[in-house]
Amino acid sequence: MPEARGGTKSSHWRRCLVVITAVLLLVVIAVLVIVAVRQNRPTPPNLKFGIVLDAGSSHTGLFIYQWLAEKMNDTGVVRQRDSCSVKGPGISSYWADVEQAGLSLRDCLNEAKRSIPVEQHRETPVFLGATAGMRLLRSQNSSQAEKLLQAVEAFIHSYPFDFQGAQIVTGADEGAFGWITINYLMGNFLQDMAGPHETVGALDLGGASTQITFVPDGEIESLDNSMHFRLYGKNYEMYTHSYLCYGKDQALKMFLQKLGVSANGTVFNPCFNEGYEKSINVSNFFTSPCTPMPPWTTHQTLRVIGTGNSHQCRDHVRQIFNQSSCAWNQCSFNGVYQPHVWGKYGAISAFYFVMKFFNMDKEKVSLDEVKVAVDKFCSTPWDQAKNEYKIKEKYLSENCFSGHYVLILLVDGYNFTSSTWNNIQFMKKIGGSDAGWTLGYMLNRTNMIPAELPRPKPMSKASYLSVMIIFSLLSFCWSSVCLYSGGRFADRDRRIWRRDLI
Ligand SMILES: O=c1[nH]cnc2c1ncn2[C@@H]1O[C@H](COP(=O)(O)OP(=O)(O)O)[C@@H](O)[C@H]1O
Ligand SMILES: [Ca+2]
Repeated sequence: MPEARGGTKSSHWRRCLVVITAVLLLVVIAVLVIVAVRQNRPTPPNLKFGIVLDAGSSHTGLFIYQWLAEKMNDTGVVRQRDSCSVKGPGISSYWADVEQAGLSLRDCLNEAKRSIPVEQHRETPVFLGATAGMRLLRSQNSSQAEKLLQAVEAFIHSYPFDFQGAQIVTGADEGAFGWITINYLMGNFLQDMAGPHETVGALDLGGASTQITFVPDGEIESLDNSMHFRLYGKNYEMYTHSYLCYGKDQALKMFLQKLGVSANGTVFNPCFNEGYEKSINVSNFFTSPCTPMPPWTTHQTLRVIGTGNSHQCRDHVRQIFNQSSCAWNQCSFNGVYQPHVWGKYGAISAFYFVMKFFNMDKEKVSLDEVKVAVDKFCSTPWDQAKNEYKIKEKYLSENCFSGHYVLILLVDGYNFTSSTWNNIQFMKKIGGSDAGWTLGYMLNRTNMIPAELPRPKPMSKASYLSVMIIFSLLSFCWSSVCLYSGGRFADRDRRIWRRDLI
């Protein structure tokens, strides 16, 4: 009988132990859940901002970027927060009245002030990069270009931001930073990608220059066209070239210059729709170094009349590309070295605008389909085209030329073919951020792309604590189970031993 009482007592205590352990377990789990919820409560993010002004030849755009301070060196964390299109022409057009160049930026800078929290203004870097319009102005009149940049700088300095100065970006940098932007936004620098060949090339068509940048599949023969980058622990040998004067606005002028003019000052233009007419003032029109005054300037005003003939248009556009000599193994045009194009490409800026107009910016559209669409538009009478498309008259009137120009530049110039055409993706944005050189430029100026992969961060305090508690808890449970089963075995053994004794 006493033994039976002892057995009841010990099983009672065992039950008590199990209940206490269960309660303790519940309490610890509840504490853990509370800690986890508190730790993960959204705290105000430590957002940083940066502004880049893209002072292009035709217009200026302002881009605001944002990122989390603690993640600044990680891949793919900088995103576009906002953008603003400056009213009026590009800053180089204000060469005769430089103060106006700065003032033209006022509305967009004010918008940037509203978009970024006031307490962040002082530490927000602002960069202004000017491209081909300013390169051309500098080549014509360097002191005027300098004055213009100084006036723009003085104006931006009146804002509460951390202004880093206005610079004329080189053609090579414009190409390289466009390439960095596209690959950064596409996440191509991530470590798990197969290798440097997984990057996409960048094709940028501006108003005054155009850039081609890619990682070729062999050696780069010309040092002038080669750029080396080490990004996130990988080396990239890039080919890049910027063709000054081959942006679509300057190319149109070079093309017009090559057309013949009749005795009464009429120019028949096969790249304008039939029925379209416009007058041009010769001394205002042929002002850039790309188009020195043509020999037939006995006329002050020219009457340009569209004839909408694709065949003739193509022939004339081809004349601005010199294919006659190449001192390298392979060239694009004008004797410029270019390795053969391969892999995928992102075509941005005016490449996109032009293809979008023809509705040819979709994937899997063939080169022939694009040619058909361009020809069809060119043969549309001007009045009909105006009724059909409600876009800016300047763009509409130039689109027959622009369509042919894009085709000839990519096919005859860069040597894309029917089979490589589909490797080009015409794009404006990647995941909400504009695809242009500005983001790559800011990442570079703020050292936000490290040469080596950032080392994995140590565990946060909260995670460390949670892991410690979970492991202690598991050990505790494990030992309890062991003790409990140990006790049961010992009881059983004692019972067997006693029975044996009896
Ligand atoms: O909506 C559009 N439709 C067609 N072309 C456009 C549109 N917006 C901008 N563009 C063209 O894109 C080009 C942009 O060139 P940008 O001003 O960047 O010159 P840059 O890069 O040579 O300095 C210009 O030729 C401009 O006319
Ligand atoms: Ca541009």
